[in-house]
Parts: sequence; C-alpha cells; structure tokens
Amino acid sequence: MEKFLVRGGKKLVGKIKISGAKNAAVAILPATLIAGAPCKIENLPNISDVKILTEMLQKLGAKVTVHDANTITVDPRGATSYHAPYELVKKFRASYYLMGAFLSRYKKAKVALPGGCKIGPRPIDQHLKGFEALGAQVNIDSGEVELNSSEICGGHVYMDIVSVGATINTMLAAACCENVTTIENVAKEPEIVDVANFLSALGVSVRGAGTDVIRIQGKTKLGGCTHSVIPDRIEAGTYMVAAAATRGDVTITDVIPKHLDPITAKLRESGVTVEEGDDFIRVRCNGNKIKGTDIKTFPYPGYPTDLQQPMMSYLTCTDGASTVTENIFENRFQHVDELARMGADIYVEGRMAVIKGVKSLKGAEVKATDLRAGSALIIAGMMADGETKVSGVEHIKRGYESIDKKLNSLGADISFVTE
Ligand SMILES: CC(=O)N[C@H]1[C@@H](OP(=O)(O)OP(=O)(O)OC[C@H]2O[C@@H](n3ccc(=O)[nH]c3=O)[C@H](O)[C@@H]2O)O[C@H](CO)[C@@H](O)[C@@H]1O
Ligand SMILES: C=C(OP(=O)(O)O)C(=O)O
Repeated sequence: MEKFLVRGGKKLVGKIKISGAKNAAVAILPATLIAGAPCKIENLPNISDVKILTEMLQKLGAKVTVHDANTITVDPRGATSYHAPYELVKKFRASYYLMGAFLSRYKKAKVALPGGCKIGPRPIDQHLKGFEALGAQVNIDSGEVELNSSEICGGHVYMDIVSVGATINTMLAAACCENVTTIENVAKEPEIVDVANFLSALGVSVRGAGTDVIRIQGKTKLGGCTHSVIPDRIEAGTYMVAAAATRGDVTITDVIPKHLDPITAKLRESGVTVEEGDDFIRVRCNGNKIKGTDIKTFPYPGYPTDLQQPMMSYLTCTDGASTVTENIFENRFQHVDELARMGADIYVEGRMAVIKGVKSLKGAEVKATDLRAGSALIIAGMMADGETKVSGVEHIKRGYESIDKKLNSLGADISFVTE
C-alpha cells in the first residue's frame, strides 16, 4: 500500500508555485470534444484526474499530443464515440461533463453515472434538468444516462440548486445550439468563468459567467483555440492553510488573490498575517497570537467546501474554540475521526463540528477517505509531533500535483513509502 510518511514539527518557509485548477481542467478537457479544430490546453495540473481524462479522450477517438507535463493538444475531429461506460468513468466525478459534451456534438450520449470522492450523496438531477430544458430526452438504464435529441435547440432553465457541475454541463450542451439558452440561479465559481472563456475562444457567445445568469448563443460549427487553465484556488488555499498551520512564512505564487478572499479573510480573523500582490499571496504568522474562528461553507464567493477539511486541521491547534459548518456536502467529516486519533478535540453534531484547540497533535497512522481529507491529514501530520502515515494516496493524487515535493521544497519532511 502507498502512503505518505510525514515527519512533523517543521515550519514551512519559502515560495511555492500553484498549478492549474483541477476543477477547470476536468471540464475543459471534455469540452474540447465539441471543438471543430485542435485545442492546445496549457497550465494543466499534472494530476491523476487529468491523466485519466486524457486517456479517455484518446479512447473516444480524439488525437492527443503531449507537449510537456502541463500542456497537451487535443484534436477532436477523429472522435466518434458517444458512449462512456462505467469502466471509463468510475474513477472520477467529473466524467459527467462527457454528457454535455457528447450531447452538444452528437445530439446523443450514453454515459455511466459518475464515481468520485465519497463525500455524501451527489445527485445529478440538475444536470438532467438542464439537458431536458434544451430539448433532450433523458433515460436512465442500468446505471447509464442516455440522452437523445433530434434537435437540441436551446432553452431556458432555472436551477433549483446552485451547482457547479450542472451549470457547466448545461453550458457545454448549449454550446452548439442555434437558439439562445438562458441558465438562471447558476454557480459563480471562477472555474465556470474559465470554461466560459474556453467556449468563447471556440466561437460560442457566452455572457454572464460569474453572475447568477448565463446566456449562451451557440454555434453549430466551432473552431479550435489555445487556452491556459486558471490557477487552482483550492491548491493555493491548501498551502495557505498549511503555512499558517506550521506557523511558517510562505509566498504562494501564480495565483489570482481575489479567488482566495474567503480563505484570506478567515486566516486574518484568526490572527495570521496575509499580504496580497498582483499574483501572489504571502502567509506568515510572525509570532502572532493565533486563535480559532468559525467557518461555514457556501458556494463561491463563500468559503469553499473543498477547503473545509484542510482548515479544520489548522483549527485543531488554535487558541480557544472554533466551529466548522458544512453546508454543501452531507458527509464531509470523515477526516474528523482520523484527526481525533492524532489528539484533536472535535465534536460533531449534524453538519457542525466544534473544535477545541489543543496544544499539539501526535503522529499516527491515518487514512484519507477522499481528496481533501488527504490534504487535511498531511497538514495535521506536519503540525504533529513524530511520524504520521497517511494512506489513501490515490485520492490525494487526484487533485494535488506533487504535493510531497512542493511541501518538501518549503522545508517539510514527507516521503512516499510503499508498505
Ligand atoms: C469537478 C468539480 O468541479 N468538483 C467540484 C464541484 O463538484 P459538483 O459539481 O459535484 O458539486 P455541485 O456544485 O454540483 O454540488 C453542490 C450541491 O448540490 C447538490 N446537487 C448537485 C447537482 C445536482 O444535480 N443535484 C444536487 O442536488 C450536491 O449534492 C451538493 O450538495 O463543486 C463542488 C462544490 O463547490 C466542489 O466541492 C467540487 O470540488
Ligand atoms: C470534491 C472534490 O472533487 P470531485 O468533485 O472531483 O470529487 C474536490 O476537489 O474536493
């Protein structure tokens, strides 16, 4: 079994460069299927979700040229398959974007229901509502979603729930519709704006991405483009929290500081000094008195659920009590028992965790059950006395490019072991 062995007690100090955003990359890669010419995608994170997706595009008939670890060109013109069976999609959640991409390109799709992080029930009813509003018939049979549309021509949809995935999927499906599509009550995450920019570069007219309402005037014939993926605000936020958790001094570069406002605000509230530049953020503790704070997860621009778990590790050793309320996913507290095994004092009641700050954590054998539980446990390991072994490495590799090497470059002591 693969594990990260973390020897704790080291302050993180130095500079670290942020990779491209997983949640934008995993939408843009399937979206290349609707292009009419090659698409060069730059600043892709070198993570397993991207690797799997790249292989998937090849299996579907697209030609992929790898330029370097973070840049590929996808030529979708030879792709013919609109079927993505469970074997292909089970490994990660964002395979659902193949539904929108296939529907746009082929007017039909057959895609198995997705896998991904087990953080509670993750229905896709809003995705299907979007497709239906554009004119598709939806049928679910033997775990596969079948979409058909003699004419998918655009429409109007008001989403019941603010959903990142449903917003992007409806945008993809609308990209080749001749009529205007209006999607209301949409998610406003920066990754949605990045996908909108990618579609615009192909020739689709997309207005309103980043607000509550998106209007799309599709085109039946699209071009190709060169697109650079935006920085990963969740990776950046993880390293901001790690810097604070080890009472270090870290400058995080190649970021869009505005995207990190909710994390910056919470770290400042808790006593950490955070400075922002045009494309960097410096997080340092300066010997400041560090106290607990309260976190409530919300859709962007609220505090992101994907940084709830790493933040909880930090809060285990701050002065006084903190609360963490998880409003997005029902079962995103699986890291709590593992933190408790390291000496954290956490009490969970429904969607809220109450954390009483302790003096220190102790290293232990712990298991990451999902991606962000993984980074949370690595942070806890760096805070702890002694050694922590984190299993569930496959989850962590889904979303963090070289997390061990990046943290070691800041002075951490993390090795990759196979037992
Ligand atoms: C690949 C990707 O981008 N993943 C992100 C995306 O996931 P994902 O797109 O799956 O998350 P959503 O924004 O869709 O989910 C938000 C909430 O809506 C619910 N819901 C969603 C769709 C639907 O059809 N019906 C429904 O009830 C979900 O169960 C959840 O409670 O946004 C989440 C919320 O910021 C992040 O944690 C994930 O990292
Ligand atoms: C939940 C996450 O990812 P996914 O939606 O890909 O499972 C995440 O990035 O924290």
